[in-house]
Amino acid sequence: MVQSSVLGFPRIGANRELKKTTEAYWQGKVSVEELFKVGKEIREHNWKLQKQAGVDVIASNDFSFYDQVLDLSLLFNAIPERYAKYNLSPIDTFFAMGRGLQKKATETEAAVDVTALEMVKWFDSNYHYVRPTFSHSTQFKLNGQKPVDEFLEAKALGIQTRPVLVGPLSYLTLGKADKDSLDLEPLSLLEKLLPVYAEILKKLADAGATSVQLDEPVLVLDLDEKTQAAFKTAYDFLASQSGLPAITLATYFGTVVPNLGAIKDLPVAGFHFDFARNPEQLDEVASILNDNQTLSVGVVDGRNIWKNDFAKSSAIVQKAIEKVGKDRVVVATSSSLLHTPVDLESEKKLNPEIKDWFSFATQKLAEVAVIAKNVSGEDVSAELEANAKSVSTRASSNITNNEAVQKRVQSIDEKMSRRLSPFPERLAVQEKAFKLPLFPTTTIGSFPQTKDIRINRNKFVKGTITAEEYEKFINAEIETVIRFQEEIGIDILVHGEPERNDMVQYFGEQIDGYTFTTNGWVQSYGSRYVRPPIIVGDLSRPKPMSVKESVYAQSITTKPCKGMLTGPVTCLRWSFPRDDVDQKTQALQLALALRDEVNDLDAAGIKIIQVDEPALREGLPLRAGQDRSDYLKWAAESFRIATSGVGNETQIHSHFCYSDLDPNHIKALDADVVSIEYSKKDDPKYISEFLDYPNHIGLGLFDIHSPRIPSTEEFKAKIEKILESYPAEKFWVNPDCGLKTRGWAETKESLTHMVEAAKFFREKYGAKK
Ligand SMILES: CN1c2c(nc(N)[nH]c2=O)NC[C@@H]1CNc1ccc(C(=O)N[C@@H](CCC(=O)N[C@@H](CCC(=O)N[C@@H](CCC(=O)O)C(=O)O)C(=O)O)C(=O)O)cc1
Ligand SMILES: N[C@@H](CCS)C(=O)O
Ligand SMILES: [Zn+2]
Repeated sequence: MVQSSVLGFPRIGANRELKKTTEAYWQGKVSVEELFKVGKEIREHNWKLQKQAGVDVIASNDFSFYDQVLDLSLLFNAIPERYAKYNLSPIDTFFAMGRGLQKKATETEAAVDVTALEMVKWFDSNYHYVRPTFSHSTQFKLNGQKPVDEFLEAKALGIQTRPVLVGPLSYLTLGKADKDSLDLEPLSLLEKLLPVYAEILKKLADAGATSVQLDEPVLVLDLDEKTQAAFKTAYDFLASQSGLPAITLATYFGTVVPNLGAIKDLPVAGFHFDFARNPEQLDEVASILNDNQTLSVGVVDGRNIWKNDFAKSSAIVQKAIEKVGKDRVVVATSSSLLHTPVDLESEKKLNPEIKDWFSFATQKLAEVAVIAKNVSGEDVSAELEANAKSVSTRASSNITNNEAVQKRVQSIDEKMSRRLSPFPERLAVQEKAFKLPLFPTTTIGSFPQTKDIRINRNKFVKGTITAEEYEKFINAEIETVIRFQEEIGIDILVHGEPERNDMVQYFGEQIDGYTFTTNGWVQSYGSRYVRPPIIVGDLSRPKPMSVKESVYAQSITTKPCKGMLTGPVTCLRWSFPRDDVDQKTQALQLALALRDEVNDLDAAGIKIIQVDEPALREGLPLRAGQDRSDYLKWAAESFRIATSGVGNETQIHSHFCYSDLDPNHIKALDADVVSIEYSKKDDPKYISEFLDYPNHIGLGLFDIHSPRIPSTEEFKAKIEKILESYPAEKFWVNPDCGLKTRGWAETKESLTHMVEAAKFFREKYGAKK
């Protein structure tokens, strides 16, 4: 019988129990015991669900209170001294590393003030991990035994699990050197790290684990020779240790073929590959397996919400069976299901025709089980028949087609993606129009999404308040935000985005061709989740989406007010895209919809318009090559189509966060001003990469993911440091990203300090001018 396997299950709980309890714990409203109890309940629920669905190989240690990579940093004691010195409990140290901590001294406890570690995109997904941060003084040792505890918890329920850990090469490669050890190469720590891996694996074996899953997703990236060679060092070392569980080395999110040399002859029990994304790699990966190694065939997509095509997947698995034999093949999800919503059954409002096309994490469990049964020769004809019907109904549905949209995309010409004049000419016109001071201050758009805002939106959605009442409420919120910005002296104001549940979902809900869920939450980072809208058909904008709120904001202030939109690439990347139409076409459709919106804002007198593209980098194909250059072309083209319908006097801004940006990618957008996340980029080399960026840049000066408040002096020191290499004339002052996750108290203080610092330099440099 061919086995079925799931690489990881969403840990947020069916009703976001994890978020609610974690945030309550941070607010001091629930005890650590209650927090741990909820974690345990979620894990138990998930394991039982998988068991009931007939999954044979079930993961443990896929749970985390914040992030699975941060779990490893705590487990391996990769805890920078600035956190360790406070002697907090392990869970509080963990949260301090994830989100920073600022606490006043009490009679019994000293004050704490520490920023969070850097948070970055997990490959090309909208999940963010906390970057391991190493220094010369990092001393790896086991700090607790979370994977063992969770394995034993499942065992006590009678469920034998396969613990999952990020593997040593991915853990180090995804990390970075701390600011005090910039000459340190993370990979140089491998030899010190491996014994600690061996120790935790041995403990797992002693607890009864017969196999473990070590995730090495870096194998789908371009790896240098040194890193490739390090795989052999690492896995030879683990194989040389006696009494460890059998290792399945798992890769996902791409093809491993260019790195086959790194994994050929590795002494592991088996490999897992992502065949949902790269079925063509089968021949080559199968050829490197020895006669005993298992092949875990990832055919159920862990990154999308589309129902699996059983016939197609079974054919891939059959081919794998032909190559290595039934006994050595496992049917699996392509990656962890962390990136999919928990359960389609909780969606009560979806159009039934469309709902039939979807499969969320819970449904995907059954999918792997059915495919495994099918290729084992069991009778699953009823399931196959129902599946074939859903697949063909979707393929022939006319919900997905809009001829007018398709024609409009075909008629796009080169002129549509070019601004009227080059940047220097635009700048001259804009300088005259806006008369901005040096170091102009602005924010990225959103202000605190308070409980009150969410409750009122919820009431509006449920119909317990009218549209007029809701509009009145939103206008009052906008007015509060405008008055506050005027009071502290911000130069370019924003309306605060109070009307938006999320920067993508909000627009998705107003664009034809999308559908949305009511409970389809997916973890984005820590306790923050998103409900990605789903693209089901051709996309078009029936009417203006953001003009009313921007115009209202501008009508109550004499200062310039920026209009805020989410760009085409980000709308695409942070939605679940169609898989029957290429991504470029979907991006161009979105670009045209947004072009209409930009033009409408412009016509309504909004002369500064920000089109956010934080997902631009995330969409970059993971390996260099033709796909990557094609992507960069159509991504930039989409942005420029959206923003080039306006005159020179309209200032186009864009914003990027939480990824390692390449200035060349941003250059191609030709935005007048860009704001980039910068506060946690400790390496001075990063700024030098932007030195020849021709247009203006706002470097994010504070981390909006942390409640910590930087002082005016801290802002000044940061600006001073940047000015050592960066020209004052191009320098805008702003936070790293939007302030929606922050409370008002810290927002007020942080922004006040930021503006004070900008004014200080304005005076200093103004005097020199
Ligand atoms: C900028 N980022 C974003 C990313 N992706 C996005 N899609 N959006 C982003 O903004 N990726 C990169 C970064 C970092 N990521 C995030 C992700 C998520 C948040 C965030 O604040 N999430 C909120 C949920 C936002 C939302 O959809 N809110 C809805 C529903 C609110 C709700 O829970 N309502 C309650 C009822 C009201 C109540 O009683 O409170 C309910 O339904 O039970 C809304 O506002 O209407 C989160 O809380 O996780 C930030 C950055
Ligand atoms: N305008 C958005 C961008 C977030 S990436 C915000 O301010 O939240
Ligand atoms: Zn941002």
